[in-house]
Amino acid sequence: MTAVPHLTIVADENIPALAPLFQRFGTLRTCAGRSMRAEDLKDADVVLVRSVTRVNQALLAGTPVRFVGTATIGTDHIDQDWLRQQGIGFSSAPGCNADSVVEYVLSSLLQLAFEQRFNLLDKVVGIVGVGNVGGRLQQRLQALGIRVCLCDPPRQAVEGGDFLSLDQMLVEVDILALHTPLIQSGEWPTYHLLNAENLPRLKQNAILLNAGRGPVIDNTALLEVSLARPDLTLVMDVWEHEPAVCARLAERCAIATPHIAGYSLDGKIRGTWMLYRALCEQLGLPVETELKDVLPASSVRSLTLTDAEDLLTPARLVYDPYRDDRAFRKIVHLPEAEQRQAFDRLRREYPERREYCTLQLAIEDDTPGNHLRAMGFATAGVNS
Ligand SMILES: NC(=O)C1=CN([C@@H]2O[C@H](COP(=O)(O)OP(=O)(O)OC[C@H]3O[C@@H](n4cnc5c(N)ncnc54)[C@H](O)[C@@H]3O)[C@@H](O)[C@H]2O)C=CC1
Ligand SMILES: O=C(O)C(=O)[C@H](O)COP(=O)(O)O
Repeated sequence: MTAVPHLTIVADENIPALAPLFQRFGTLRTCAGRSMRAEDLKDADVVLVRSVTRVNQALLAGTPVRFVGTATIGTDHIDQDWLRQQGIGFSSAPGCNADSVVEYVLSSLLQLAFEQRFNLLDKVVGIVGVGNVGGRLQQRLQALGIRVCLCDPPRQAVEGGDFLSLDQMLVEVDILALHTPLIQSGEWPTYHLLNAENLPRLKQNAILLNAGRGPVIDNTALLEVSLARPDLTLVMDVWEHEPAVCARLAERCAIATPHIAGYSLDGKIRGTWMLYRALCEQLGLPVETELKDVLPASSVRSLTLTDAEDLLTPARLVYDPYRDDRAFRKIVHLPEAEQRQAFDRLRREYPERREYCTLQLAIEDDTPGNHLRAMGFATAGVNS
């Protein structure tokens, strides 16, 4: 049997379930992720971060770090090329909070449909970036009977198929949801994918939703265009200069939140557990703790629903985007230094939120066309 080495692990204090998963490896120390410095890592073998720590030569050169994990889907804060050159092990947590983001999008769209009195079945939703998040969103929307168009040039290049270009999407879809990574260069960069040139081409009365990364939209251009186009509805979870936020842009949004689309407890703990699994693999150790061992039971254990419409009410139990929107609006007009701190505080002290898929859902109406069944909500259990 391989012996467990004694490692020093330094982790962002906002990563949940650290102790039950990582204490077995040795010494565990936490610090604030946004201000993590090389001095914090001078004796560290392993560093565990979330999206607010830039991991690069400046942070790691001269430290003994041999493994870096980010408990997030996005990896734009990590210089993976440099890690590779140095032979430093790396893992992210692909898909860990994808369901949480999908539920953010669905709850937001259901709320807007209710308020603006439109029927989602009459709308075409365009998804830009059809990976873990975009793909699961596609499945859920189609299960509800909503028409979906897809834009993903990297996938299209490999698979061919029925994808649209971004230019086609802009003129054809009523709701545009962005779910791409932030990519600065290469064949398909996403930095300022939506900008002063193409934003004005959004369809009349379009809804634009960004729960990917802030800089995928030029926020200055978005403010200008949205002031000139009051018909546009904006749902923004991510911001170009986080943790600083343009207050005027936030004011223009129907729903504005502090980068919490992926903040279900399930998604966060799944991310930590995926890093534990990756470290075990790197060390040649067995995975002794399963996700279910560290994921607390939800206080809401079961819901009885008849059809997808019912999700609007339980969504307030399970996830109501306006709860986060209200808290966020209280901080966006603070002076910048205070606003930055308040943005991080909202995220650090984020209340517990659970995913639908961890709930025992009782479906009352078992007619074959029941949308909830089609959306996969009939099956309970934690997916890992
Ligand atoms: N707001 C939040 O709380 C969260 C935000 N995110 C963000 O969402 C992003 C997407 O997450 P996943 O779907 O899990 O990632 P993924 O890697 O599974 O999928 C990304 C998809 O985007 C596509 N893509 C790349 N460049 C593109 C381009 N120029 N145009 C259109 N599509 C392009 C890729 O081919 C891929 O299919 C993450 O990278 C992260 O930045 C992820 C989780 C939570
Ligand atoms: O997983 C991702 O990618 C995300 O965007 C995370 O939900 C961001 O959360 P933090 O890492 O900033 O806590």
